Amino acid sequence: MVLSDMDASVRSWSADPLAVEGLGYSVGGRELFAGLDLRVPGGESVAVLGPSGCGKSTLLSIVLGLVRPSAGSVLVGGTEVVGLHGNALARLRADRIGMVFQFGELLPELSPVENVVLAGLLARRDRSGLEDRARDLLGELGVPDATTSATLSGGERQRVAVARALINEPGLLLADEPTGALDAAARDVVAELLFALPVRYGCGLVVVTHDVATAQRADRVLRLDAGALVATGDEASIA
Ligand SMILES: Nc1ncnc2c1ncn2[C@@H]1O[C@H](COP(=O)(O)OP(=O)(O)OP(=O)(O)O)[C@@H](O)[C@H]1O
Repeated sequence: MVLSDMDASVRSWSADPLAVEGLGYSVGGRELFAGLDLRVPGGESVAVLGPSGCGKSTLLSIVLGLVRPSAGSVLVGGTEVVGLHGNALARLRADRIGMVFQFGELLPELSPVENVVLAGLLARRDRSGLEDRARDLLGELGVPDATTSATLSGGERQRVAVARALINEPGLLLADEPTGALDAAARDVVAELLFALPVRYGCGLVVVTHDVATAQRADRVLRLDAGALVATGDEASIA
């Protein structure tokens, strides 16, 4: 390896999972983001709170490269997402970002293992060892073996969704209302597991949610307010 290549690989390895700077975006004549900044180092979790319609999901869509902002920069693991298209964008998403949605969004006719393996295959991971890795992850996350995913409880489905998000060893995990469809007991189990991931796997985690109890498990709780993210210090101010 020549020295310049080595420098580049060290730089890319050491970059933060997420660095958003000066984000601007308006939709339907409404300014959702006005100079929004967000930096998430590896091993750290951030919760983004805010009322319905304030732009939480849109923020994640911009990080995923699905929505293009009018201003600002979005670096995922040191790579600029804004302006990335086609295969390059798909590859960055598959390799570096894991996503957990509100309802798990599994293919119900597939088993938990198959759902997780599929995410690895779509990212063109080496097939050998993929199934073992999926089984290991599901075991670590406490998901029971099942022939299809349709028989799993809501909490179990979300744990499969977490395993699927982790199979490609992403630097950045994004979760959109991951506990929104769960009852209180399942919510606590999933939230505890989710917020333990940055320490366990060294990734950065961004969770957007309405739920203050879930948000409070994060290392940092931010509120989306007037187009920017502001720190929320204590329980009284975020309730
Ligand atoms: N493609 C679009 N066209 C028009 N308006 C849009 C579009 N996408 C989002 N919006 C609007 O942008 C605003 C932010 O939506 P977003 O889904 O990001 O909010 P949210 O904070 O995630 O809300 P919730 O908590 O209810 O999911 C909403 O007012 C929504 O109607």
